[in-house]
Amino acid sequence: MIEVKGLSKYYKLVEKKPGLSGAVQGLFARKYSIKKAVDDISFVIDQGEMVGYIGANGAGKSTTIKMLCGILTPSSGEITVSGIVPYKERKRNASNIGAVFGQRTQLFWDIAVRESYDLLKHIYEIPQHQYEKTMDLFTEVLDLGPLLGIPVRQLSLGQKMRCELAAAFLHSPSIVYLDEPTIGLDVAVKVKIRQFIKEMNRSMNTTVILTTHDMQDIEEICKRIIIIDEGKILYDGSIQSIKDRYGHKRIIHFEMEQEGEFTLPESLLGKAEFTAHEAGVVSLSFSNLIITAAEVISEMLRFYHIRDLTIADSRIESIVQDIYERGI
Ligand SMILES: Nc1ncnc2c1ncn2[C@@H]1O[C@H](COP(=O)(O)OP(=O)(O)OP(=O)(O)O)[C@@H](O)[C@H]1O
Repeated sequence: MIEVKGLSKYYKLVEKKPGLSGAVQGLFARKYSIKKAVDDISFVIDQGEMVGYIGANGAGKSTTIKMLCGILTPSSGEITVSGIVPYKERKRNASNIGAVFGQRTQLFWDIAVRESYDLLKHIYEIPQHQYEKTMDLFTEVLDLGPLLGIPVRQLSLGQKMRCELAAAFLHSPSIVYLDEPTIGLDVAVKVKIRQFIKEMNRSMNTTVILTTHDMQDIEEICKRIIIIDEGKILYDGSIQSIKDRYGHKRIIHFEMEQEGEFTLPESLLGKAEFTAHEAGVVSLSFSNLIITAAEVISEMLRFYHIRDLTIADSRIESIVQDIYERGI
């Protein structure tokens, strides 16, 4: 179980003035500003839950995960992971957790994958019979057989990520942190990786915390999401209830024949909202409980020349995008 209470992490930043005189001045009178990367957050995650921890770039996701792993010490607040305070007992915490951090590798670059796993077996003191059983399972589910004799540096991105995942789960940790585990991968590998994560959760009751910008990963793996924005929690609850709450929202992107200033047709005032205007594309959002997509389109066609349009549906992707942009 993970318990986080009133957790904050502030970074102290040195303010640099431009130019040489600014640099010299900075040597004598340093000015600091405080960045609240994580700002008073609280949540509890039970054993076996699979939670999507999501937010726009710079929202504070990695900072939270680093505190959960014990890499960073909080500025204030409390964390316990399986009863351990991570930053106080980093080593004991590490034996309980597994992690995949995007592009970074925990495998040894120049030696064959199998040998990396052997080393991890010794580091985590995994009993031989358990190691063999786990390796058999992983080799089958992640199709690792052809990769085991190859050094990591010779693997493609998708092959490397499959090997990384196996390494993260190898010592049967009770919690696994996954940061962008499917970034840049083709659909077939993504499917394999999602299946593997679900299988590990089902068979070992592993808690999974997933940070990703890929909403399909979230939809397929997690039942619960925590949305963080500027260090604060915007939403913590089930994906289904956020869909029920916001599922009636629609966004239509209109590609305008002519670029230029846009004013919302009077007939749409109070029914649709003008949310974005970029490079000749106007985006309107509305609730289909108030007005239908057909009515919005026909009103727009009365006043503007439209070249093309796309309707974003109410999948979690567009709901979350809307929440990132406009809050909850
Ligand atoms: N070591 C650091 N020193 C100063 N500021 C930092 C440091 N690490 C992160 N920050 C700042 O803290 C904020 C949160 O960063 P964090 O890396 O946690 O965001 P994130 O949600 O993981 O973003 P992304 O999706 O881009 O990975 C950002 O504004 C970032 O610039």
